[in-house]
Amino acid sequence: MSIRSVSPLSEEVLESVEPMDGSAVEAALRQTAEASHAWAAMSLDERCRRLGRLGDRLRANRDEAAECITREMGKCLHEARAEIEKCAWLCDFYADNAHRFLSDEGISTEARKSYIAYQPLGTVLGIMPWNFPFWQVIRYATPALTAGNTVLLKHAPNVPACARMLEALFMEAGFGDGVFRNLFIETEQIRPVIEDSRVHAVTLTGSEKAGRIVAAQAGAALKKTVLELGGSDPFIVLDDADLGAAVEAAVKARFQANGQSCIAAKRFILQETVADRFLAAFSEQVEALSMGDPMDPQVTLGPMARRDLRDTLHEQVCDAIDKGARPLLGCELPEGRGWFYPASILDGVAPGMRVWEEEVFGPVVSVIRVRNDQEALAVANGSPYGLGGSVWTRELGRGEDLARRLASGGAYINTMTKSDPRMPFGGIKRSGYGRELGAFGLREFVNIKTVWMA
Ligand SMILES: O=CCCC(=O)O
Repeated sequence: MSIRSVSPLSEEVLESVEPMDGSAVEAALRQTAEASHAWAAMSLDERCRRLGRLGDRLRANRDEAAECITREMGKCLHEARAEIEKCAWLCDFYADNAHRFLSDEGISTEARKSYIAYQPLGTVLGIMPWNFPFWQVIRYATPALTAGNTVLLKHAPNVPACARMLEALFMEAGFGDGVFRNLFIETEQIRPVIEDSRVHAVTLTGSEKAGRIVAAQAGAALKKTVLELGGSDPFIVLDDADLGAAVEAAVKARFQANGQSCIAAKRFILQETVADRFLAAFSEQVEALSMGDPMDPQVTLGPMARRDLRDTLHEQVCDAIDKGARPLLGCELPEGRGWFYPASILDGVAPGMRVWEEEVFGPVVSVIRVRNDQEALAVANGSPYGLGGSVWTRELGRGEDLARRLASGGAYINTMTKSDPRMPFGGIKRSGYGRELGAFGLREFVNIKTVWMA
């Protein structure tokens, strides 16, 4: 039984779900395919109205949804509430702007009439992770649905209650049977779904390993994919940075979702002339984080989502210390119940250490000291990942120059890396390809059709 939610706090099984058998999967595929005709034929106005209603339903159910998130994956309740509010914002954004992004676009040619039409592909399968169990789903599903596709969701096995609640909210908002449909299936059941002719495209947010497998399977079936994978985002602090602002953002950028975000700041690249001052102020704030029950409003660091993830994190930390990194804070496995890992800082991180080469998915900061901008850029771009990155400096031209040269899908100056419904989101290199959010996200799963009238 691999579809199981286990409390990261108590380590008790919250729920086990029997995976769907072949005939249940077939019924879901059939229902989604049947629903796609009426859904695609519905006017965009009507689809947008339902999207607006989904935003309202999310707001009305914010606290219940947030508790569901916190219970299943352990992020602090106030962060889970913010996640739901951001989902509602995304619904509003597409409800208000989809017309602009999906209207026919006239192109001037020698034709009597020539234009681009954006039409749905059919059904989009989403394979989604547990770290933002509502946001990641809303982020792929709402643009796909707004464009007239139907959607299947294979959610992470540790968040089944979140998956069920999402499906219920879509139904309440009027999306209708089969328009948004959960598939409670195990990993080995995904391939035939990808290959099924009633599935037209696949989007995955998850690990690099999962991305490679899904991309290969979808590629063999000639299906389009969007992949949003891991990251090892740099957080570059230059010698003229506003250290107060940088420190405050750094704490949130590394420790939100208990350090389990693809766009968390993972490598702190500090210009050596300010490194000690930054670290003194930063360590003080990191030490003040309060670890405990994520439902408790006073708590700012909850447990990690799974034991195996905590084990991997600690192995990465031990490897770094063995190879010469200096533990400034934390770095020790706590005893007792719950998959807690203390807020940790490793100074002197260097090539050859796992924390340098790999994604570090938990509350651990890697510090790398550099002499100048050039060196900062070389270290930042030395990663196999390329999701986001931020640069801190009072000289905006200097910051923008560095930001533009970051090998990443997003670059932020004097603010942390964050996703925003209005701006495209995605990565390059081993962080994946394709974009979510904004106009680009809405047009990922459409047939960009040329219409030419001679
Ligand atoms: O884990 C990925 C990033 C989630 C977000 O969009 O903030």
